[in-house]
Amino acid sequence: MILIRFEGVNGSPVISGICIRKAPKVSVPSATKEYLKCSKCAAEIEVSSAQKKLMQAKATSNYEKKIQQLTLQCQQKTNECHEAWMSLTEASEQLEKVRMELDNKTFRTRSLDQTVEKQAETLRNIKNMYKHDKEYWAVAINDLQEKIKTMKKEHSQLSREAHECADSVPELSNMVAGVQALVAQCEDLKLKYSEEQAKRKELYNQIQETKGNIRVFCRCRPLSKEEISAGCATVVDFDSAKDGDLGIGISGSTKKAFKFDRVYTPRDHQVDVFADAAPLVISVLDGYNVCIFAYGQTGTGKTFTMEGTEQNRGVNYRTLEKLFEIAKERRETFMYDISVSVLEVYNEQIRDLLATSPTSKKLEIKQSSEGFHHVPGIVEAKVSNVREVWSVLQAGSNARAVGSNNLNEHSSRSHCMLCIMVKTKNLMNSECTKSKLWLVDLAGSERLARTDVQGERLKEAQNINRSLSALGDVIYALATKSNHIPYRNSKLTHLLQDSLGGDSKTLMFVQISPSEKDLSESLSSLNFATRVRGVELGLARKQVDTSEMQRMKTMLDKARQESRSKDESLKKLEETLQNLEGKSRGKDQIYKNQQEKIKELEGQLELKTSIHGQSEKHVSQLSERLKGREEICSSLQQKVKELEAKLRERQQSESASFQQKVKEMESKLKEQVQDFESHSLMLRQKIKKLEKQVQEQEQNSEAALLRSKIMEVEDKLKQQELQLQCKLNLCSADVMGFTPREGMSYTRDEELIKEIEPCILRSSNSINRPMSQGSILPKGSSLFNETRKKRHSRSSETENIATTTNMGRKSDPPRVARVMKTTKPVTTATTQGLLSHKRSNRDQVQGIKERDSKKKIWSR
Ligand SMILES: Nc1ncnc2c1ncn2[C@@H]1O[C@H](COP(=O)(O)OP(=O)(O)OP(=O)(O)O)[C@@H](O)[C@H]1O
Repeated sequence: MILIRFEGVNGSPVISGICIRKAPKVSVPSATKEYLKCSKCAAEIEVSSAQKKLMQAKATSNYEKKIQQLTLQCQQKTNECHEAWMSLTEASEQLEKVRMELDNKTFRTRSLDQTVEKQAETLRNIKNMYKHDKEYWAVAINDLQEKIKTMKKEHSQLSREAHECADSVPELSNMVAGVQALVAQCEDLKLKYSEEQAKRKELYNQIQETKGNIRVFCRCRPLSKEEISAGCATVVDFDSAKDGDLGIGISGSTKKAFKFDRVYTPRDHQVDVFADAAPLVISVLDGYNVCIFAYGQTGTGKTFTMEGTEQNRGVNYRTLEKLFEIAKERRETFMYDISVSVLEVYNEQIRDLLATSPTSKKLEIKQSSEGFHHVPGIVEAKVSNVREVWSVLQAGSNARAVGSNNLNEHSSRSHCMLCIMVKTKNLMNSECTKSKLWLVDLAGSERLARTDVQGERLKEAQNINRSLSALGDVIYALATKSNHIPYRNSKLTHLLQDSLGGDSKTLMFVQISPSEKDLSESLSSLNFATRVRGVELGLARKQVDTSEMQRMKTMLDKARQESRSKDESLKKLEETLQNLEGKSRGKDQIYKNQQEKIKELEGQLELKTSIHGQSEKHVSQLSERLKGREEICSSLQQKVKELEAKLRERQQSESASFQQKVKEMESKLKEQVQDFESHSLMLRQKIKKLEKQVQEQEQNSEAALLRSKIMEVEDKLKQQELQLQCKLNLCSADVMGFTPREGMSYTRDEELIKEIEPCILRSSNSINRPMSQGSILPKGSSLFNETRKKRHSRSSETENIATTTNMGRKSDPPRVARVMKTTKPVTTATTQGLLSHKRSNRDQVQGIKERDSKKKIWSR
């Protein structure tokens, strides 16, 4: 191939034609003598042409040997550089692998970190949810526990109430049944009792009635000491006193007989007197109005009989004592309410002896709506025992004494009236009665006969006479069964209206004196008493308290209503009990359900707790794994750092060693270059000399041959210089950049080619120059032409290889060595050219392999 370059031509040159001519044969000059200058002494030495040729051959061979040595050294250096570069490439590959692994591990670590982070986030969310659920369930469990507690309490309370109700129901029913039976029995007994009582009362009343509702007991006091001392005789005959017969000796042997219900001799005791009066007292407790009064002459013992003394209690005290005694006996069947009032009637005026403070208000007798007569405003002292009775009586007696200096005189001029009000309630049949017992100590009856008194005494006497007359009139009216009973003629009879006559029982003590000087008075009293005794009172009527009856009726109605309401409430209670039992059953069911719910919740809680534990374990495992991964990562990072440090150190060391080697090589090459330069200088000088000789001996063929050889040597030298320069550049480039780069290599190749091409051209020019410019070289020299042809062919081959290399090396790493190998001059022998050609082929194959392998590495 012929490479034609158009340098410095503008536009598009057109090749019109190339003329290639065969060089004319150069005629070999005849052997001539030549002079060589000694290098040491600069002496010119005459040498023959043969010797000179021999010397030139020897020098050429020496140069060739040196060139070969240098070529070998260069090759060795190139190999070393190649090996170093290969080791560097391997290190880079290892580093790349390590980096890749590191990247992979980093990527895995990051992915693991992300996974762990996600799992941790998920676990945190689960943990938060679990916490929230736990708190919610804890609150719910607490609420449920509180509810359960309250429900348990309610349940226990309801159970207790239910049990109580259930227990009480049979007891209550039993009690009700028992009470009903008892009530029936009681009713029966009551009926029987009331019947018996009625019979007893009837019989008692019959007995009383047989005795008379108004009875008169005659009591004669003993002769007083004064009368005994005065020698007064006794006119009273007590022979038949036991039979109620009393004889009064009027004169001589004439006696007037009186008949009374009882006659008491002076020897009879208070007890005996009261024993006969007691049945009437008992009648008060049975609900009858009773009036016991003492009538008689002053000083005959009325007060003694009614009040008595502390040693000999009278009827009043004994009556109350008896009343309390009987009330005590009857307390299981009767309830008594006893109150006492003490009045005094003086001059037709009522005086309250129990009043604590004197009052100017006049006490009047009123009749209530029920028909009872009472004195509004008087003190009704409630007494519950005998001691209180005595104190009350004593208070009355004391109050009575206040109005008079002489007690006896005063007592004889006023009526002392003790009213005992008895309220009775029959506990068996709830029958209530209200009765009164009047115990009256009348004023002295002798005043009736005395009309000679004046003034106050007269008034007293008139009042006493009026009241006693009124009493007689009332009794008379009762005896004659008059339609009108003049009770209101005196305060005495008006007060005694309820207890005197008619429906009441009356007992009259007629007190007489045994003394003959009081005979008339005694007869008067006895006559009065006889008239009283003659009164035939009607049947005594039980004083039933109608208001009490009404009250009892209302109470009965109330009791019935209460009974009905109680029955209703009992039914309601039963219904409530049933409802409570139902509620209790419902609450039991709710309690059971809630217990089941609690169990379920506890199970869920346990499950959640186990899940939480598992999740915590998982979290701990993951955290441990994370820690392990982090440790691995940190260790890997540490390793990476170490590797990087090692790599840096290695790179530094390698770069240092490379730099050192390069420096060494540079220095060696510089030395070699210097040597070469010196040699080349010498050779150039020699060449100049030879050229001179050649010019001188242009006709000499040997000289032409030598000239061609010199040219070849010159080319070799230039090529070697060029190679060395390229090596230096490459080494410096490799040292500067450890990682070969495509563009750089390409640029370097181009630069190399640019550097090589001028050399070639220069060499070719240098060769052609004599031809074109009419060189001094013989035009017909065949050897020179062959050599030039070979050189041209090789240079064009080199150029072609370089072009092909450039064409197919866009992605190849630099192949300086190969380029250098291809640019190696092959000028000497044909064998050498063949060897170099083979080697260049082998290098090409190796370069392709390396290029492929490096391409793989760099692509990866
Ligand atoms: N049965 C009797 N036994 C013993 N002494 C009697 C008896 N009756 C009366 N006496 C005595 O006679 C005296 C007068 O009695 P008493 O004062 O009771 O009479 P009186 O009728 O009440 O008089 P007056 O009308 O003035 O009150 C008293 O000292 C009393 O002790």
